[in-house]
Amino acid sequence: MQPVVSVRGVTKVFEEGTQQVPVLHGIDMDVYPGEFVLMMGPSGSGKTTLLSIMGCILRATSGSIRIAGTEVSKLTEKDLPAMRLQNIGFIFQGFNLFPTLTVGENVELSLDLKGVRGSAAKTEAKRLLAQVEMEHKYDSFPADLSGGQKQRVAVARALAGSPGLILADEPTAALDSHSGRNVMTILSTLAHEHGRAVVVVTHDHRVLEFADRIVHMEDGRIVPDDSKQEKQDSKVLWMPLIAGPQPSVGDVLSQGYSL
Ligand SMILES: Nc1ncnc2c1ncn2[C@@H]1O[C@H](COP(=O)(O)OP(=O)(O)OP(=O)(O)O)[C@@H](O)[C@H]1O
Repeated sequence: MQPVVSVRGVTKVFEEGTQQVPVLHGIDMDVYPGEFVLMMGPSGSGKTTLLSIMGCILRATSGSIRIAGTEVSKLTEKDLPAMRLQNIGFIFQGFNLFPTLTVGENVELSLDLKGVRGSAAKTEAKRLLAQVEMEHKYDSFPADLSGGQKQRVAVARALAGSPGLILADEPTAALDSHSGRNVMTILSTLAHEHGRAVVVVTHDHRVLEFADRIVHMEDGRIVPDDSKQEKQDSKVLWMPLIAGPQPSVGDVLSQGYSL
């Protein structure tokens, strides 16, 4: 199977006046259709920079990025917006909805950018909003929605045009625990039931369980992932709290728990 996004030897150096600031040091990463990947790591480790490069918002200094088989580094500036529109949906921490447009119009605007207009756009916007259980808010304005509802609209908008790659930067940071889980459930469904490749940058340890894979970054490099162990450890920690007879070691291992 071909990855939706394939990153090889990617570096990024920012220029700050006469200073050169190296931020990414040779990143290799593939994300496949149907995969839900969390990108974690300390502040300043380069997560947003890498996400922006995968999303064709920023150019890498060197290395290769292929999206749906096309080498992005060889595209001209003029070709990048079309690459983004056809292949990538973005979700941001601050929702980025237009406050003067209704929920329906926010989604229709994204569809318009992808060439879907008029009654077809209205029908499709309703379908996308139904996917996140927000069709009943079609005529509402963003100011009348809760944070979780706004983020669900942002997810619907990111789905306009059926992009194969969904990128989200801290999508649960502004949400309470319940709304955050709701949004993560929607994003994991998009990966697991609709075959999208979903990459989420997060500091939110409440959402670890949703990940198929955790990419851990430190100082501009991908480092071995000990969060998987963290996930396993959290299962072991709550196991003795389960009422009833204790399971055998075989039962425990067959359920994927570590000892
Ligand atoms: N445009 C820029 N010019 C110069 N340096 C930058 C620029 N953008 C980011 N950086 C630097 O690159 C490093 C990585 O930033 P980045 O935002 O990718 O990290 P992050 O892991 O996403 O952090 P956080 O979790 O705080 O969002 C930081 O040291 C940041 O200051």
